[in-house]
Amino acid sequence: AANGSGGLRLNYYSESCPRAEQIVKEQVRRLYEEHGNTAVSWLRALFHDRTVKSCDASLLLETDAATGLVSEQASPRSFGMRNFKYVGAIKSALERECPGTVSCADLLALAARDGAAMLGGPAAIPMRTGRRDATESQYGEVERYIPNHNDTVSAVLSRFAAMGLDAEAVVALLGAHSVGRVHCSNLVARMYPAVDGGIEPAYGAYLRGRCPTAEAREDTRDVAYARNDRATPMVLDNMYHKNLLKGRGLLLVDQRLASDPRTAPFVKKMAADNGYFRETIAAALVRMSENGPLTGGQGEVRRDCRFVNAK
Ligand code: HEM
Ligand SMILES: [Ca+2]
Ligand SMILES: [Ca+2]
Repeated sequence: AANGSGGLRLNYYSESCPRAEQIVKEQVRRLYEEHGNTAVSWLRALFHDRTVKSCDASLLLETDAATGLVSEQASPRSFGMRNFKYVGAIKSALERECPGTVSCADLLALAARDGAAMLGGPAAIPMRTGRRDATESQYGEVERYIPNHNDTVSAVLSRFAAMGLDAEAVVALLGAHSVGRVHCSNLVARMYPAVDGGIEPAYGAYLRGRCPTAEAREDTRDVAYARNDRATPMVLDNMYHKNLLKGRGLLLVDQRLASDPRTAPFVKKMAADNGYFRETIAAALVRMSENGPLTGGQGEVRRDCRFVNAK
């Protein structure tokens, strides 16, 4: 594989922690029942961790004045990310069963898999495990790795190509925008002074209702946001692709997928066939989740996903 997933395998913990995958699933389900959007967060967190250099849980490290580490969560690209505080609940359950055994990087892969299933997306995605955790943050590199919401399709495709993901996979993965929300600060440029001509007029009116002023603070305490998908906001389905065909793409990058000749055929095909969308996103999530893993003696298994282990 272009992204060298050597060292990962199915059920890596079958002997060292046989209940590991079951424990993650139980916790993801429990959290989903308490706060449905935790499942949404695991999907976005998977993207933001895996894309930034390696599938190594670098994203989960918190800023630490003692070591000078600055968290990737502090990057402008992480704007709007939420529910990190619940990672600890999953990790604690794993630590109680098998201390120091299951990496935070695998926790995130499994949580995203189970989150997708909770949201009615593909079920039982075969996630390989055996990743190790980073001991460094890539804070300074996040903007180089994660595309911006108004990037060109070319820029986006080349970012994903670096992980071995082609145009078809990208159109499937952005289908994750079939759940969750976008804050007005990422939208107002498409609505003011005039609504972008690519937006369906009725949808433009809805968006202006959600974001009534041209000014939107880049602050998540700013409660103004729009749902990615008004029809099935908590279901990971092909409504995203159907919406794109109707001019209801939320981010500029979303809408561009529907008109670029490299991506448009896949948008149409996924809009018409939810089964095809599910198969394609399942395979793409596996591939994305295996980007440049640390294995064997590399990195460590963090005991607390927020901090590098004490020496
Ligand atoms: C070109 C690539 C991408 C860009 C530019 C992008 C950008 C964004 C932006 C700007 C937001 C809204 C943040 C906010 O205002 O709160 C968002 C939300 C989200 N993104 Fe992406 N994204 C991309 C790809 C992906 C991928 C590959 C996934 C997962 C497979 C993903 C999953 C999500 C999810 C689930 C949300 C909703 C989060 C929530 O409601 O808490 N995105 N994305
Ligand atoms: Ca990473
Ligand atoms: Ca949906």
